[in-house]
Amino acid sequence: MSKQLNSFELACNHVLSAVKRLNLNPAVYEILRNPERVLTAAIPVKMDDGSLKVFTGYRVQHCSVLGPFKGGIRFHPDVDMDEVKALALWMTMKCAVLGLPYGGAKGGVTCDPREMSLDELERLSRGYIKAMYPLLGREKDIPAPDVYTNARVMTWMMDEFSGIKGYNEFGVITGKPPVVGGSLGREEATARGCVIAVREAAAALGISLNGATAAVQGYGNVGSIAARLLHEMGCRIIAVSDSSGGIYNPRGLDPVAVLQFKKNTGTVKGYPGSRPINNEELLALNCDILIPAALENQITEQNARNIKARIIGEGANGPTTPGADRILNEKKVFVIPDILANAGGVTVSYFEWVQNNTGYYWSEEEVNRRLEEKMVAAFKEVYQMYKARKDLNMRDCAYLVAVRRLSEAMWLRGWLGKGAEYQDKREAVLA
Ligand SMILES: NC(=O)C1=CN([C@@H]2O[C@H](COP(=O)(O)OP(=O)(O)OC[C@H]3O[C@@H](n4cnc5c(N)ncnc54)[C@H](OP(=O)(O)O)[C@@H]3O)[C@@H](O)[C@H]2O)C=CC1
Ligand SMILES: O=C(O)CCC(=O)C(=O)O
Repeated sequence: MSKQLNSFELACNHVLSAVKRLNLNPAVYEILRNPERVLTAAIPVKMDDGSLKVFTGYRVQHCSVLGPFKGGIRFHPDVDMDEVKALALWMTMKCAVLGLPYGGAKGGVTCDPREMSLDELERLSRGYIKAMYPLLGREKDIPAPDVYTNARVMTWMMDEFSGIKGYNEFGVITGKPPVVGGSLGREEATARGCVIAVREAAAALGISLNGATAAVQGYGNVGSIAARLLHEMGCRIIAVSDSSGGIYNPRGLDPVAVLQFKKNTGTVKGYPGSRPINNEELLALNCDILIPAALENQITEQNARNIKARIIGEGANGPTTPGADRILNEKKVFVIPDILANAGGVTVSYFEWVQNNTGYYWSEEEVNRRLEEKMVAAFKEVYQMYKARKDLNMRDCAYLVAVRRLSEAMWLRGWLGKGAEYQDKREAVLA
């Protein structure tokens, strides 16, 4: 939906507002609106029928002021340079909000993995690494999964990179299976982080999750696991959807059984005891919690007025347009922005990278405990600013936290030119 909206321009507008609100040196915005490096690559792949197809792959390295680049790789027919740039900018913000020692990056290939065989996907994944090899490395740029890529794709990519290097380089990619250097808890981490943020929001708003109703858009890694975790916390999951459509049952769905049904049939549609609903109907359901966990620009000016949820936890990147944000503000819907709500994934990717670099592997309890700690701290930091600045919403505040951290690093590293004047201004604003 709404691919016409340029997500990168919209993301830049959030950054500009934050730079202005903090009264920062305009150079901060100039740096953040221009990705440090972008690469488009032709990736030739031999298809199973003997033909050759050339795919277009992208890697955008947005800003490395906080550390090496980090961000997932998306395989999807709608991938283009603007989308990858937006996703990379959001990674910079996300890592900054969580206080992770990473810069933001993102990658993608314009393709439809649903129409490709496993062998073709493997050749494409390896081709992507051959093409992007000069940019990547555990101290340079560390990819991870995103839409329509998963632990298996990460393993092929890590294996290809290791083959070129001549030794195992587990730390070049995160989101791998535990047996080849992955972290326990990474697969669940994005959803777990999102549900932690929802839990914190519910507590702040005085909403009990026990018996609360929830709807989830997208039933992949983030959506299906968020539905299960919310269900385990006592929520009634009344609707879920995937790219083929949605299902609704006001008495509640069993998320584990729905996932099994999807594994068997390819879609949630037709799940016994449910009735079909479309995307618009799902977003407009009478429920307490809404989790968009699919693609960008799903909640728009056209449908935001119909939303009845009290809390939106943005599992997806960029699911809400600025026009929709204004309407949701008016309606007092509490939106936990993507750069906070879905940051659990990159947080546990960071833990995976630390484990790869040290060679010592943590228990799942340890991973989840540290994730909990980081998510709660980040939520509190953003929420405290939100409580203090009554004119701003949670997204505005998350950008303030991120841009402030980024600008401080830029200033300290000498990226902004004359420092003293800038610091005086910054101190004045933050005082
Ligand atoms: N994986 C991660 O660690 C992270 C992911 N995210 C974000 O979360 C979102 C989901 O990613 P992830 O779960 O990993 O991806 P997956 O590929 O695992 O799942 C994507 C899901 O979205 C569904 N979908 C696609 N288009 C639509 C649509 N128009 N309406 C409803 N559902 C749709 C897909 O349907 P179908 O199953 O039919 O194909 C699938 O169920 C993305 O925005 C991603 O960037 C953010 C942070 C980290
Ligand atoms: O785990 C990571 O490194 C990045 C995940 C990602 O792509 C995202 O948070 O959008």
